[in-house]
Amino acid sequence: MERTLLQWRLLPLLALIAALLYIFFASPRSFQETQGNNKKCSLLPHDHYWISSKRIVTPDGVISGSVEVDGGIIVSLVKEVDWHKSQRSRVKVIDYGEAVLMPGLIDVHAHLDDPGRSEWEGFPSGTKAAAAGGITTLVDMPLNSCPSTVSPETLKLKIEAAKNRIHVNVGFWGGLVPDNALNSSALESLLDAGVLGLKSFMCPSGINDFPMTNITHIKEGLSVLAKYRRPLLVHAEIEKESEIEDGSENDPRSYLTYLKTRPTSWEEGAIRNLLSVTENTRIGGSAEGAHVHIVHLSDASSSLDLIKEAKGKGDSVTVETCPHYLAFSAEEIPEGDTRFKCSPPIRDAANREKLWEAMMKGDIDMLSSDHSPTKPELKLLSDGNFLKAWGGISSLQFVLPVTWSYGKRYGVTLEQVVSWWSDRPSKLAGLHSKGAIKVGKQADLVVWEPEAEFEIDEEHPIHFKHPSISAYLGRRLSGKVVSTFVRGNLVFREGKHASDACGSLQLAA
Ligand SMILES: NC(=O)NC(NC(N)=O)C(=O)[O-]
Ligand SMILES: [Zn+2]
Ligand SMILES: [Zn+2]
Repeated sequence: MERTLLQWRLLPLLALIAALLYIFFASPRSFQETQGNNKKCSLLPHDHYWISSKRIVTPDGVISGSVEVDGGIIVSLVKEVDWHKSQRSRVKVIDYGEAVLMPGLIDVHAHLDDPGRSEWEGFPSGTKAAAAGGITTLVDMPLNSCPSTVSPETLKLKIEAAKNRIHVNVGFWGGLVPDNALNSSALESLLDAGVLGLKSFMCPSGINDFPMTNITHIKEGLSVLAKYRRPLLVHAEIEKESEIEDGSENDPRSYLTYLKTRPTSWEEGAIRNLLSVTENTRIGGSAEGAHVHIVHLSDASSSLDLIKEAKGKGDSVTVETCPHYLAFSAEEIPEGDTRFKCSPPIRDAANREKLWEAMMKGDIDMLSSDHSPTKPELKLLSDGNFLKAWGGISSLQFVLPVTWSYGKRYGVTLEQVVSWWSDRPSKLAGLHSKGAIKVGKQADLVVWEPEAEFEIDEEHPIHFKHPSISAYLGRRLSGKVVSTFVRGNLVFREGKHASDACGSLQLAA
């Protein structure tokens, strides 16, 4: 009798436990279902939560506090002093302690080579590497995929290839090539299809269906871009006489031989030529609204002086450099080590110093990876012939720790890292809902430990397709990415990716 009474009394308690268990285990599934077809987009079971950190990098400085994320959006930001105990107990909190919370990186210059050359990289491996490196948005270059992205039809192929295969957000640059440059309706249809801007080369690109443009093409392109208020990105090198004819008299395994084939005068000449048309981008000019962005600057001398002068006159011009120009110098590149070949080339240590100076002064606006991989055979690693090997550095996963590790001795701050990698790139690409930890922005975030050191050795998991061609192998870096959030989805945590690829396409409206 006693026993049955006890059983009856326990029944409501058991029901309550069952209900709690149901809520705990069933709600994650229903959340994932709202993401479409039972997808596992996030390593978190909920889409409304708080992230706490002692070092949150906001536009108003570094604060200790919490960021509230709901439905992929930052909905509130609370300083630790205003964060009440009662709140803390009611909500789901991920507390990262001393680790830094900042906006995810936006890489405006990456070659993902998909479709058509996915044996070089591809959307899945490239965007997994990005997620592991704290990059939440990539803007894919229009060349090295096959075909190049130069028309609405070829953009459509990109969009198809990216569907359900991207782990971070991906946007696209379109190509400005001789075929479309003088045809405004062709350019308009490419821009209408959603490319975030255009890209052109002032020297041969190495890709047959991506020929170089001359200054008339560029001028015409800018007048169309003005209407759309989108940028033109330019690979600014122009073929001039080299210090040596073709290097054939010199040792092709020596990096200095390669360096001499692409002297600073190539960059300077292209930039001088390019800046002869950028006055049109000034307020009141015929191409007001258009913008010129010089990609991967290597020469920190005359080329940079010209850019500074143009900015001073009011031309709408910005410039990026890449971590490899800030980390390496020509003197230290080993004989035959073609992993370091890129164009423009990595120059001497004195130039690297000047690049850092320009970064710290703000004369260089931002950074990008220029991750430009290929299949290992084309790097000719056993030959070591710098003149014949494919040019391009593989770096995607490591740009944040590289920036931090090599920048430390110059006193780089967390705010500068955000400016170079998130704020400025978001503005260049017109991604105005990204690039800052601010109420209303998308929850594209990275959590990382600047002080944690690691070595890129055989054990280190590298997610881009061909780790063996990365120039960073063997380096010891500081700055370990802990977690990456893309639109509120925890896509990467402690070496593990969410199983489904739920990044979204960033098409210009
Ligand atoms: N076809 C390329 O990918 N070229 C790239 N190659 C480099 N940077 O060496 C580039 O961005 O110019
Ligand atoms: Zn380039
Ligand atoms: Zn590139």
